[in-house]
Parts: sequence; C-alpha cells; structure tokens
Amino acid sequence: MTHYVDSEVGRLGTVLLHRPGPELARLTPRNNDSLLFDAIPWVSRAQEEHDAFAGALRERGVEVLYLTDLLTDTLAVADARAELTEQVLASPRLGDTLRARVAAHLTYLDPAALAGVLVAGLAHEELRLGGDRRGGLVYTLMDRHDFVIAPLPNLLFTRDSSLWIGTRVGVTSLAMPARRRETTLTDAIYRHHPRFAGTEFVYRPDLEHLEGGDVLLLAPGVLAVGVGERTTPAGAERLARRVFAAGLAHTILVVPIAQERATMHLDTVCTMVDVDAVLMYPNVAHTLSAYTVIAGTDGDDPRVDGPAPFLRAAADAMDLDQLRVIDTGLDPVTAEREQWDDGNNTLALAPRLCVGYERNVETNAQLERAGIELVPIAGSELGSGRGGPRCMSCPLVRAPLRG
Ligand SMILES: NC(=[NH2+])NCCC[C@H](N)C(=O)O
Repeated sequence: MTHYVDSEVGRLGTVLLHRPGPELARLTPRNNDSLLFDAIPWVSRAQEEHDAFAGALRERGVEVLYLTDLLTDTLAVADARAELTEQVLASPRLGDTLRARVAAHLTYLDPAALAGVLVAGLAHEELRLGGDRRGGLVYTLMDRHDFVIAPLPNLLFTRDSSLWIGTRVGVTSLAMPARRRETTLTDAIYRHHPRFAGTEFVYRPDLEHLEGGDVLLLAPGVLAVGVGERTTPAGAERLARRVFAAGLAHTILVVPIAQERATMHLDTVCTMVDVDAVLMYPNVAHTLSAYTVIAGTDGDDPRVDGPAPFLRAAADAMDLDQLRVIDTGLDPVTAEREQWDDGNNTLALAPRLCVGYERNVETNAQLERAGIELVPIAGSELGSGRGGPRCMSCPLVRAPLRG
C-alpha cells in the first residue's frame, strides 16, 4: 500500500477522518474553553454532518479511513496496547493508588472499548470505585466533574495530529495541553497498524511544536509553514531540516501569522483550490510575509532569505508568474465572519474541486465566479470546534502533481 501526497490539490485518493463521538458529549460550559471549543455541540447533529462530509468524499471516489477503526485494529497488537495503556497511566495527575485502579479497569476492556476510552476519556463516576475510598487520596479529592482520563474532542481535526509529505508520515508535536495526547494515538497507528508497515517518519511528537494545520504543500518540493500560536519557529526549522535531509522539498516558506485564536493555523487564512490558486482571507492576503528557507549545501545550516510578500515568495518558489487569489467574502466584515466560520478552510478533492461549509455564502460565490466547483457541506455543529473540511481531514493519498 503506497501512501503519497505531494500537493494540496492532486486528486484525493485516501483520507483519514475521525467521526466525532462521545468525547464531544464531555464538553460543558465549564471546560469548553480549555478543550478548545467555542460552543457546546449537539453531538448527534455533528455526527450527521460528519457522515454527510464522509459521504460526499466517498461519492467522489475517495477512500475514507476512520481513526477509531485504525486504533481498534492497532490495539489488537499486544505491544501497541501495552504502550498506549502505559502512556495514559503515566499521567502525573493520577498518583500510584488511582493509577493501579485505572490500570485494572483498562485491562478488562476489549480493543474497541479501550479505543473508546482513549478517545472519549474516563469520567470520575465511570470508574465506579464505590464509596470505600479504594481510589485513594487523589480519587477522593478529585472534583466530580473532572476526568480521570481527559477526553480528546479535537481528534476531529485529523489534519493537525499527523501529516504526509511524499511517502513519509509526520507525527506532529501539538502545542496545546488539551491536544497533546492525540499524537500518542496517531503515532501508535502509524507504527503498529499493518497497513503502515515500513512507513518512514519525517517528524516525531517529541520534536519542537509543529501542527499539520500550519503546513501547506504548495507544490511538489515547496512547502509553506505558518508560525504563530501553534507551530514555533523552531518547529518550522526542524521540519525544514528534516524534509531537506530526506529530499522531500527544496524550499520552505515560513509565514508568521497572528498569534490568536482566529488564525491559529495557516490553513485558517489560506488554502489551495487549484495548482496556481489560493483561497485567502483578504484582510491579511497582502500583508502576510514569508521567509524563504532553502537547503544548505553539504550539511550546512539552511539558508534564510526575506522577508518578502507571501504571495510573491510563493509564486517564485512555485515557478509561477503569479498565484491567483480568491477572497473569503466581499467586504471586510463579511470576510471576517466567514474567515471565523472556516470559509478559507476548504479541502481540495482535485484541482478546481473542493469541499467547503455551505454557510459561507459570499466565499462560495467567489469560488464559483473563479471557476472552482464547491461541494457544500453543513457544519453548524462541526464548526463549533473552529475547524472546516481541511482541518477535519488528513490526506494519505493524492495523485502526484510531480510530472
Ligand atoms: N487545522 C486547523 N485549522 N485545525 C483547527 C483546530 C481547532 C481546534 N479546536 C484547536 O483549537 O486546536
């Protein structure tokens, strides 16, 4: 099985999704901020919306893999099960007494049930230790609303926890505490699931912070990496060194983005919809700048040029006269609303064909005017975690653009 991705727009063959489940039902007004959701989603409607998203992909010939299915298969591998169990038990929040109780609880779960707990977490009352203080001091003092194992509601955004460049997978290094455990799951899948046997890694979760939403494969050999709230300059430099060493790219554009929630990843302000066209948030399109990083010779440090305007630097690196820009929204207010609602965050199924949220009416009209076909999906509930079709998908196979 060859997995291969060298662009944002080559015909999509296989994608990794996560169907949201009981982990979303853990969100309350008390914890939604720290769990990085802006509202409390209606779970069954979010699932319907997600099923429609997956259906739209399948209808267009895309193979959809679900993270929970891969995780369940992976947990049937003894080493993977031991490793993943050890990782949740290692949390210093537990203490030895509670740790032993949780370990006993997990031992009896079959792979599917264990996958369920790893994703949805374990609430205080679910452990059912009775009133005899068998959980020890930590369990006794734990708030009834707290989790013994925290849920992973942002697993929905599979874009961030792993990424593919060429034939290699990168397991990323997530910046926010609420998401860090996600990569224990993606890492175990890629290292132990038979489908990925022999796959080489381009990035590891113990390296400097880097999230998939910040990485755009502008063209074969050319990457853009956003640095801001999530990916650090050190993460971008580390990725550059690793892709250069592996011969996966010759140029990396490092793009500083505002360190705020509305622009947490580069793909919240810019996605590609054709080999030479980007959909961009107009309020930043012409102010965004980029540093061009190219491989040093003979193991020297990479060379850094710039800054230059992002659109100019990108066109040069991609060997184009210019990059076509399609705006999110028409006026600044509509643009700001639609950017917030992930109008920019489209998933290309092929050049000039992409999936986007139906609610971003102006952005979608702009796409149509530019000759881009849009497959609209509903996202009123899915969007409450601040992510669109690109964030909710991790491409594993795209038809190569490289000649
Ligand atoms: N690639 C993306 N834009 N991902 C969106 C992730 C949203 C998620 N709630 C977070 O804050 O991490």
